[in-house]
Amino acid sequence: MQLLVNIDHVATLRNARGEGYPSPVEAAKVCEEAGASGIVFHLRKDRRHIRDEDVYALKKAVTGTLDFEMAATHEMINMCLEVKPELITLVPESREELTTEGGLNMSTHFDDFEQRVFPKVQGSGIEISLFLDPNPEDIDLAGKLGSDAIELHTGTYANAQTEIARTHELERLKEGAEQAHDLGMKVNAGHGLNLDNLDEFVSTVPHLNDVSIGHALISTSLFKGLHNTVESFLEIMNKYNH
Ligand SMILES: CC(=O)[C@@H](O)[C@H](O)COP(=O)(O)O
Ligand SMILES: NCC(=O)COP(=O)(O)O
Repeated sequence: MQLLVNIDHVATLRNARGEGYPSPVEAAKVCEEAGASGIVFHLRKDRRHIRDEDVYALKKAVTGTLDFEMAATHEMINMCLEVKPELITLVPESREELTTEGGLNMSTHFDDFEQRVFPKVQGSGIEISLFLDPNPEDIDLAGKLGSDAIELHTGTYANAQTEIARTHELERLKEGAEQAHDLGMKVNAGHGLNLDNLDEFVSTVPHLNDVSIGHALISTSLFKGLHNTVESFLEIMNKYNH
């Protein structure tokens, strides 16, 4: 299990004043120095945080896994083929949302992914992951497409307001991880994970590969420093890395 740090919100802070700081690339370097196995960014259609120039700079600077989160538009697919990150994660995206609100509905996307997206990306050396809720039907369709990985959406777990709801969602995530693993896909996970909910998640859900954490990690780093914060998240994850 590895930690990938999402640095979108370093760019959010930079863009708030239009100055050149803080730099997402500098943040990425600190995260990797502190032990993160790679970096995630989401290049949104509206470029609200990460911008095209960040993508090229991150590709040069990041030494571990670079995970390019994107909507599966023609523009993004062409850009990933040019940049060649290790991994792309396809996510649903709407302009109105504050953040990603759920996983892909695979019955809606299956034909387009099978006919347009996968043939373009497979064979390019880039792994494909699909951001999914732990729904058996969606995971099954990801397996049928031959996806390298899925990323389990942990936001419903992270936002659960009652213990019953949280336990229920953890059980679904656990079953989703088993199903994806049995279908031969890697199991990534992320969204809304923080220092309070990470331990329960990683100790319960099996087969975890990349765990991506952004908003809470960057927020915590305002108080603890980025290097120390990455170490705090890794301390939890490494208890379960044998
Ligand atoms: C896919 C996911 O859960 C998040 O990484 C999200 O896509 C990040 O985007 P924002 O940083 O804009 O919230
Ligand atoms: N893929 C999830 C991610 O990159 C980070 O999500 P969050 O921690 O910012 O919610």
